[in-house]
Amino acid sequence: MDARQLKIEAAREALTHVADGMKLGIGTGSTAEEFVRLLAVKVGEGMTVIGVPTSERTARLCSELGVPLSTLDETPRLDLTIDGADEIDPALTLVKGGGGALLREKIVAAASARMIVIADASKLVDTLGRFPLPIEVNPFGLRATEIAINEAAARLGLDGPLTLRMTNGEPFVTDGGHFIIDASFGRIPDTRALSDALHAIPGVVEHGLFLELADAAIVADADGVRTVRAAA
Ligand SMILES: O=C(CO)[C@H](O)[C@H](O)COP(=O)(O)O
Repeated sequence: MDARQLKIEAAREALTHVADGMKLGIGTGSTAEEFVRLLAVKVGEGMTVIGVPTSERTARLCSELGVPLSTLDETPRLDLTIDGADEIDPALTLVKGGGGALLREKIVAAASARMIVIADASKLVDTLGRFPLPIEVNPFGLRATEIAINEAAARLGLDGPLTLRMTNGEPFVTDGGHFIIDASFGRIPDTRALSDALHAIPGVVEHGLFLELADAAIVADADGVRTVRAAA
């Protein structure tokens, strides 16, 4: 099974958790897009759902495929969010933001009664940090914010290059008008401490550590699809 097929299988299993009438948060990225394609088929067959997209990119795909959309202002409480992830640890703490949508993804997940993550098994790790941690920052005072991030990380014994995410020779700009710094800290043993430290920096808008938001992860590999719940 190729990588795309694994994403489709995880998305197909996630669809079994979607009931008629649900208000759904809809994630961003290649795996979430497979979910949108399968959801659109169900909608075409008569399923009634309303989706709140986590990015302009997802909103465009939903619109093209006929998935009815709302905004979080119109629909502030959601039943379920389905989204991808860049890394998933045994506690279901996530690294997200590889697609640059982490702020809206976190707001939508926090507004949802449940969050299910869909991924291929390569996203499972024992300790987060192999994937650089995306940190969404205000463009104002970028250098000062970088220094503050380095200092906060050093206090936690973390070190590693910070890279401003670029696209076509320009800084990548998120849907919220912010920049992304990808922080290659390596292993992050204390995700709560890093989360708190980053939140204390004024120029940091949000970061890609998702703590206590995911209820389950649906993970696909060559042997099939399994549902992972947080280790006690
Ligand atoms: O966090 C995300 C976007 O901000 C994505 O969910 C994450 O990057 C996973 O993407 P993919 O399914 O393409 O591997």
